[in-house]
Amino acid sequence: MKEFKTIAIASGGTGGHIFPALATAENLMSRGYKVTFFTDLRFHNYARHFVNLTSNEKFSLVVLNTRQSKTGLFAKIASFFHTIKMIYIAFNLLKISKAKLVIGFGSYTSLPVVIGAFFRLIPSILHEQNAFIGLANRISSIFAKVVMTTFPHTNGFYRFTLKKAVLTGMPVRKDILELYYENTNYNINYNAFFRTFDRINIVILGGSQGASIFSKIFPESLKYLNIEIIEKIFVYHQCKDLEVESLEKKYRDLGIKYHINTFFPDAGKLMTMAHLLITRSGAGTLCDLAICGCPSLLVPYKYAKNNHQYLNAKYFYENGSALLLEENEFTPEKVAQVLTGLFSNDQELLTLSQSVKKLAITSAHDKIASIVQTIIGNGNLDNGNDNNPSSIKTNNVGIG
Ligand SMILES: CC(=O)N[C@H]1[C@@H](OP(=O)(O)OP(=O)(O)OC[C@H]2O[C@@H](n3ccc(=O)[nH]c3=O)[C@H](O)[C@@H]2O)O[C@H](CO)[C@@H](O)[C@@H]1O
Repeated sequence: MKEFKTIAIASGGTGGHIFPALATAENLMSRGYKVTFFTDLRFHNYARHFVNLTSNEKFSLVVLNTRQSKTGLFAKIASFFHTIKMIYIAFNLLKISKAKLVIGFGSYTSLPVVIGAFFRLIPSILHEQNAFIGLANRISSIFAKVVMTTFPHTNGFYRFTLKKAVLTGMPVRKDILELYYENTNYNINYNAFFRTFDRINIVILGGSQGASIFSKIFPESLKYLNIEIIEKIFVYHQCKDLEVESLEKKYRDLGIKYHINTFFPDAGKLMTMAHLLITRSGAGTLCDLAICGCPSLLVPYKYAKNNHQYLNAKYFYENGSALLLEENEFTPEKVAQVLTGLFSNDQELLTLSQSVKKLAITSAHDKIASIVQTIIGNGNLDNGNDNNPSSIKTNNVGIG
């Protein structure tokens, strides 16, 4: 009987890590690999996304009891010893799973698995979602063979790990990738869609957790809009659990048609039919919207580590592919001004849509699979070889 090779995927339990890691797991399984998926207890928030996988015999789940380091000397010392313990546990579990390769997606859960793999002499590769490498991936990059990046310019690398960077793009979910090909095949008439506003679909997404700033400011901004625009607006608003009731009331009082959810499972469909998406600039959301050709107003989360959300958004903004407002500029008056401008202009949304589609990388799964195959098949990845996937170099990677 054919023995499938096992890949261990290690991902933190937040949406930003889980979604690309799961998409990669599904893709590698469709190519004949087995996957052992290491994550942490936070994965429970995304349990429904695991349902199809857990019944698949090629998939096994390992939940590590990893913890984020807290501030304070004693907490840091305790956290250091806890990480050592997690490395030891990962070291043993990697043996049981017979993993041939580890793919780390970042966070304090990915790090012990990558280090455990290093001691077990199992090669590892990383995927960095943001335009500034996260701390766990930064440290892991010392042990990894390749760091796959989402953005052509990723800041914060150690100088000596820079040569490991390879641009693959983001492994997005299958249902969103399928929309890309459907939209291309059906040749949707974007020209008419973005120029005739019988109905205006505005989608608001706050990343995997929702964002309070949108629930507070956006309804206020509607008060400044002209009635002709107001009557056409339909809002799809993702918000936090606790905000649902008050948000419903705000839209009802304003006479706005709305659909509110704490998580829209079909975000790709919403992005395809949105005239405008107002969103945080988490890497996952940005890559999804690029694939869907969705015009967007980006509001980076200002407390994101190393301001990575701003750097993510800046790449889109500087390519003329999105509008950008920082949190202090995101006022009701300013938002109303932006909306009025967009919906009175018959060209800008179309231009944004066409331009953002050019940033979409749809080949991430192929590139990742090719790197995996090269490492498992040939043992070692040689950066200088033209036939080697690592020759898909990032054209411009910054150093922190
Ligand atoms: C606050 C914070 O630090 N967030 C980080 C977290 O993002 P976070 O987990 O918030 O968000 P991302 O934007 O990366 O991913 C969210 C994913 O959920 C999907 N979605 C969202 C809402 C919804 O209703 N339905 C739905 O399907 C989006 O399409 C996307 O695929 O990890 C990302 C990747 O490391 C980082 O870039 C973000 O900065």
